[in-house]
Amino acid sequence: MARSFEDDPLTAAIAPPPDETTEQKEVRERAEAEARRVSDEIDEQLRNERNALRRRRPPVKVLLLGQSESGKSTTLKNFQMHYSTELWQEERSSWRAIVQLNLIRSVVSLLDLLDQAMTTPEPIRLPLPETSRPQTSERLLSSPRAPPSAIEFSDIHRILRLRLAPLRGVQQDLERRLGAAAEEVITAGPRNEALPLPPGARERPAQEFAVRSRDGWRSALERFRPRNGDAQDTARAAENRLRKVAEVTEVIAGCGDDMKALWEDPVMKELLARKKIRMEDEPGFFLNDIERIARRDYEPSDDDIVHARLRTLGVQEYRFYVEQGRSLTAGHDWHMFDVGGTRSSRAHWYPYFDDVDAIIFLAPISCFDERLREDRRVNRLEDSYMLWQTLCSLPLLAKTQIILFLNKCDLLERKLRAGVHVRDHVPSFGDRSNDVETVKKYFQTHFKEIAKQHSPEPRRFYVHLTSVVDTRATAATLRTVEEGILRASLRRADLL
Ligand SMILES: Nc1nc2c(ncn2[C@@H]2O[C@H](COP(=O)(O)OP(=O)(O)OP(=O)(O)O)[C@@H](O)[C@H]2O)c(=O)[nH]1
Ligand SMILES: [Mg+2]
Repeated sequence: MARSFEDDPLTAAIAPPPDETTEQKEVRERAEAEARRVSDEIDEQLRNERNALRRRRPPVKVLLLGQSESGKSTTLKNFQMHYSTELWQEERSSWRAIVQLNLIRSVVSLLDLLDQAMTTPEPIRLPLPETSRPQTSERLLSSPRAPPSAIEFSDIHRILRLRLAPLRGVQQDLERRLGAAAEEVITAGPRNEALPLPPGARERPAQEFAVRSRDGWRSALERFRPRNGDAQDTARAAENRLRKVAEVTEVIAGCGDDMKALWEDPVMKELLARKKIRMEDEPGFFLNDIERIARRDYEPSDDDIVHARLRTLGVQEYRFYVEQGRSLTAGHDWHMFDVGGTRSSRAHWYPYFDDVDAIIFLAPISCFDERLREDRRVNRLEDSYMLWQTLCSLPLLAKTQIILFLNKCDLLERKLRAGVHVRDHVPSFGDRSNDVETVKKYFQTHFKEIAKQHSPEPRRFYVHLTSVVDTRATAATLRTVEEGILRASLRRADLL
């Protein structure tokens, strides 16, 4: 049965008496106004006390380190999702262009593969027998000995190549607008140096470098954000931007069915299998979501944003204030620094080492059979080991808390299930069982040993096995990490 408003006991209790006189009403309203004033004064006092406390407390500074594609920015996105909800929502639509670019890139690389296979009888990569596999899991065999059956292409493939060709132009257009952050192929750093030290790099960053801190995906996103009310953004520029966004969306929507047909085509799958290419393991993989993303009204979900790939340039600073929450972390300013992880960008990390409370170091452990994009000679796991060793051994970081995230555990699990053997790529793994728990434990022990052997003084080993694209699990990890960092930071500042 519906209840009337008057039935509510609280409303009834504070309602003025029905027979209230004009004088009584005036008295009551004066009392209410006074109560409101006192309440506002208390709120103001609390705000001031909180601000004074904030000013007294130094910010907690955290540096995110690790090789390129290790998941640093994705970890930062997890922080942003929890503590800057407003900004997160504001940036949501800007991520649409990044997801579209990620998807188009994957489709174009499928097209490249198809073009190549249809136009040149290329040598085909075949897997070697398990026992004779060298460091890389594949070896070039020439055509005559190659596949037992030649791949047959049909008119469908010719039509798909023609119909999907406009995507190349859209890719170029999006990349041009996103700038350098959209590029993935970059110059290699010095050989055998996981963390090169440039001359004079121990100084605080120069002014122009501070300016670069707005580069990277944050500023790339800016170029796709509608800026209502921005005086500098002329009506024509805004219109132009909207038209461009609509054009890209239109082309993608028009190609939706063909993109899906290409990705699901059995011949395409066979080509990928023969080349031993697993698109699913690539960063920014959205091929299984074509139907959803190719819609004209597509809006990126939280999941899409954490899966989207846009590399970081320079060092990007991100600040947030933990307003509420558990008692220890609440009321603190956090400054997080996200860096570019390619070898050539690592020299820029040094200036941040002397003034940081903690480092979160990300090592993607699914990458044991992969090579660095910027230097194909270097195994990615080896690179992470070297980087970890260098950081642990730096006297400047002897007292800094370093938290290790052994990341991409989901991809590790998928890779092992797909039949990739660790021992083929990491000889020291030996005859251990190839199951995910054994592999994780093995890598974890190796990192722990390195820390133990190379730290100038004993340091506690903090490790988390993570898949930072899993935002729910990551939220729990980050809570533990935050508390640990804060305790150490307060202890250092003698505030605990
Ligand atoms: N499946 C899976 N993907 C991940 C995980 N962590 C990161 N990624 C993806 O890997 C790609 C690279 O992650 P980023 O966070 O951009 O890597 P980064 O360390 O910031 O790379 P740089 O900016 O180049 O230094 C993105 O597409 C992420 O969605 C993970 O744990 N599992
Ligand atoms: Mg990044």
